[in-house]
Amino acid sequence: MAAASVGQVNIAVIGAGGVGKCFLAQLEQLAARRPSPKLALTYISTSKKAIYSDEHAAIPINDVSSTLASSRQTPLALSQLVDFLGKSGVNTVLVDNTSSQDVADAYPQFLGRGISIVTPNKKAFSGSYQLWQDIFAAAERSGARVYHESSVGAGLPVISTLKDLVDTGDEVTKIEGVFSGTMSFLFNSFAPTSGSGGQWSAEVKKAKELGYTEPDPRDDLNGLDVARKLTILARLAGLPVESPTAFPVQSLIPKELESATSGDEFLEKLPAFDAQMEETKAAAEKEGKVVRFVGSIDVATKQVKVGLEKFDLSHPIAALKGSDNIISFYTKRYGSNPLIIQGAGAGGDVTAMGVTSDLLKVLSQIA
Ligand SMILES: NC(=O)C1=CN([C@@H]2O[C@H](COP(=O)(O)OP(=O)(O)OC[C@H]3O[C@@H](n4cnc5c(N)ncnc54)[C@H](OP(=O)(O)O)[C@@H]3O)[C@@H](O)[C@H]2O)C=CC1
Ligand SMILES: N[C@@H](CC=O)C(=O)O
Ligand code: NA
Repeated sequence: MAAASVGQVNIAVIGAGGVGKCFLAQLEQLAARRPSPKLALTYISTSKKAIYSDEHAAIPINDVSSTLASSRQTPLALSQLVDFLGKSGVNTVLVDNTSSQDVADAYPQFLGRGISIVTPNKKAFSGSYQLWQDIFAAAERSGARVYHESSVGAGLPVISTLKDLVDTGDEVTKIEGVFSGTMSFLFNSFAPTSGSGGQWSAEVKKAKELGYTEPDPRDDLNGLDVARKLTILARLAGLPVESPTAFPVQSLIPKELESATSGDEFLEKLPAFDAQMEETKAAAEKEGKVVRFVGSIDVATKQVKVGLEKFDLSHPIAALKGSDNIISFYTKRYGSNPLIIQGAGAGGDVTAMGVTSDLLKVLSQIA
């Protein structure tokens, strides 16, 4: 076991893709800006490569994604990683930048060993309600911290705001808005409030290239990504929603492509189905409206739903730009004028910002 190091916090990172790379750049800046506590990257992995040492030696952060790509080490199995990090004798934070359900399922084990977690991964908090309870019970027992701001609205302060409303005794009655950066980008560019807009399938490809989509864009288009976010918010607002499939969710995957075996095959075949989305767009245009992909949680009636709705051109949801999310919290204190949060809801840098700010919160509590 490595000797306990006072004033040091070890950081273990799983996932170095679009968000992970941006997080590593922010971590490098943070470590340079803040001498104390000393931040030591002691483990990093993707699904195939890893860097770590038995001595928990600090890995230089500069250019670490390229070093990782050429590493000959393979990742530790999750149970081994729990053990490896738990034995270091140093306060440790696990940063999960994957969308892996397996990694999410292991959170109770990491937390149980006193390892704090920060993550943009939605899977742990929108999986079974049992997993949700296990995560917070394990953290409560060990004193480890768990933050997941970027799991809803990327870096936008959505989760912290909702927690503040609830913790200060306000009563949240309804949450509604646009919760997907990908869907926002797609509809803002395919069905803009002025001009003709692009081709649906081409916009889907662009959203993937811009780093807005989930690793498999079907997870956005089937509505499940938004359903996961609403599950998280509903639970924080006090509704014990069992899973993201426990309420109505509209999918935009053409029936004929439901059997596509990979995201790449899906993207290749999608142009043949552009006419379906054109019809949806034209139907809204006939009423002088635009179509947008939205979600809502009615806390009083316990109703959660996700899908397409039509909006007047002057509606704030119709007028969104780029990958912007807009999230309205209706509460007893705020009355009929909701508290509104708006801004980029996807993209590597803004998502990593939420992860880095969560890390700062953990550091202020454990170091
Ligand atoms: N992109 C965005 O705008 C936003 C993303 N998020 C969330 O952030 C997370 C990351 O997204 P993003 O960076 O775009 O995804 P990417 O696909 O770009 O990156 C995922 C990374 O995780 C690694 N990985 C996947 N599974 C495992 C595993 N089981 N063990 C170790 N490493 C693994 C991948 O490695 P390999 O390449 O070897 O497979 C890759 O390095 C997701 O949970 C996403 O929902 C949240 C808000 C916004
Ligand atoms: N794919 C998601 C990424 C952020 O959660 C989105 O488009 O919103
Ligand atoms: Na957020």
